[in-house]
Amino acid sequence: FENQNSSLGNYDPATDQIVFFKERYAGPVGVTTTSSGAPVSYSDATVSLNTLLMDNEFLMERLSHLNRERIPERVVHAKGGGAFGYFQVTRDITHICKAEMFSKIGKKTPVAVRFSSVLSEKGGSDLTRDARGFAIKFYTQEGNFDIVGLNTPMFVSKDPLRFPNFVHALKKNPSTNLRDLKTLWDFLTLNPEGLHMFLLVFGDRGIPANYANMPGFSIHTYPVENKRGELHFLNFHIIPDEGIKSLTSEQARNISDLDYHNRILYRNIANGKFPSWTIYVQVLTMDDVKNAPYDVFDTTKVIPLDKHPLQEVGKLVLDRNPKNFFADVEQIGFCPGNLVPGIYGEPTKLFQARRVFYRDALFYRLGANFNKIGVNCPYRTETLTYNRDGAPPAKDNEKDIPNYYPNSFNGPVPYMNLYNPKVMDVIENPEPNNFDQASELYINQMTSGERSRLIANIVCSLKQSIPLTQKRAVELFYKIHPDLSTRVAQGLKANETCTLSP
Ligand code: HEM
Repeated sequence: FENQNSSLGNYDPATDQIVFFKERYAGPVGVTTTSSGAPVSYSDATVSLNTLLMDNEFLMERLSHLNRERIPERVVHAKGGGAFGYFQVTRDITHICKAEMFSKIGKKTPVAVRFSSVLSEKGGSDLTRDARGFAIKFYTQEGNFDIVGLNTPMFVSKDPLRFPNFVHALKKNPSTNLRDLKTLWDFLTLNPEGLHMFLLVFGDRGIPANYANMPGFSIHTYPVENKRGELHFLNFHIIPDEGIKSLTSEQARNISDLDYHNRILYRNIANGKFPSWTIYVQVLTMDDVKNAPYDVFDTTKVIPLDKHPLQEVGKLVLDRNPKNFFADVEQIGFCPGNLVPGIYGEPTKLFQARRVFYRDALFYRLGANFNKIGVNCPYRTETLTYNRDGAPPAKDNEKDIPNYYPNSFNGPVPYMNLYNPKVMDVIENPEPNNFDQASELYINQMTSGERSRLIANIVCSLKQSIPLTQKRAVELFYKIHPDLSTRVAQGLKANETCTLSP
């Protein structure tokens, strides 16, 4: 928005993008063409009875293309926004991880970030009470590395089979097409390991003030390797430099803008107010993993910060808006399986399922060549695959390079890797309903004000459930803390009306 200081100085870049566009050019940007490049001449052929519509290439193409504008929205995280920027290393961790993006203090790696709510449909509100996605694509010189995380440090389950049930229970009721709090509370009370995460969702974390005030967490703990082949484990925390801030349910209800978060993100970046985060890691050794009295890979839990304090690695800055939302944000495809040399996948069933099913989702949503779409291209490295053909864009389709392996004709060869992943012997916690961390969160990490808001939000939502699940919820809350249980039970009995957040 070079014209900020022009006569349009007081306009808002988010609302007036098109006016700014006009200011940049003295006249039309060029002659309209068909998509095959032929110039289009002005003609009233569309209204004249004396001209065959079929002869009007431009009109026929426009109408047919309009019919094909939509692609499937993401099955979850459909509503979101994104921006571009960079990650810059501020602390040396080469003794822990050899990945090229960490190779030197000061090194910058371009990134794309997409923020999203989990349950809203594509046209839904930014302000729903929900967890938020915080997905980062690092375009490293050794390929793309994706952290596909959330704004809560834990997930609802560690069992991949729970995921489709979670999505069905929390998204719209298939009969009424309405959000159904009866199914939400049924799911949550039948899968109590998810209550830890939902204390945050019903607490202040459930409606961020804006994306710049929202933290991100990898949740998964990645095995990483240094140049000597030694393994460590990293859990990523992405903490906003402007602090974590939230909206209360009441504040959110008073905002009518469905695109509130996305508008602020776009406006701030356009005005040069770039959101930034500090990226930290919790570092564990193999001994830490083996000797921990808990399962460090349990995604419904957090790794205690007092045992494994945060260590800074770098800054994340978003300084560029997408030029075209569909091209740059709707088409971006994240996959936890996008890993780079030195960073490996978490050895859990949940991570393995995510590796497979995000790629599957991208094949479905964007087609076989989704990694050749501009925003997904690992453009800082040469890609030499043995894949060929398929739904466009095939780009140069790997030109004339041999298309099978092994071959005797100088086709690409794998590189030698020191890391030899073995199946890890991880002790899984046989007791899934472990409420210790939820209790710790409720008692020690929430202020009394936040506890009161949490209870009010739970009561308001749980009131719309059935007595069976209300009873189950009150009993489970007792295991987290008697105070939580008693106050929720009192709230359910009281005859006060309340309005849910959007
Ligand atoms: C078995 C467990 C899970 C499955 C099968 C699953 C599946 C999916 C699918 C199919 C999508 C849509 C992908 C697309 O169309 O591009 C998605 C999006 C997403 N998921 Fe998951 N998910 C799981 C667990 C998780 C966990 C544990 C996290 C956080 C650590 C997470 C964070 C996200 C985020 C941030 C997005 C949005 C990505 C974007 O902005 O495009 N999911 N998930």
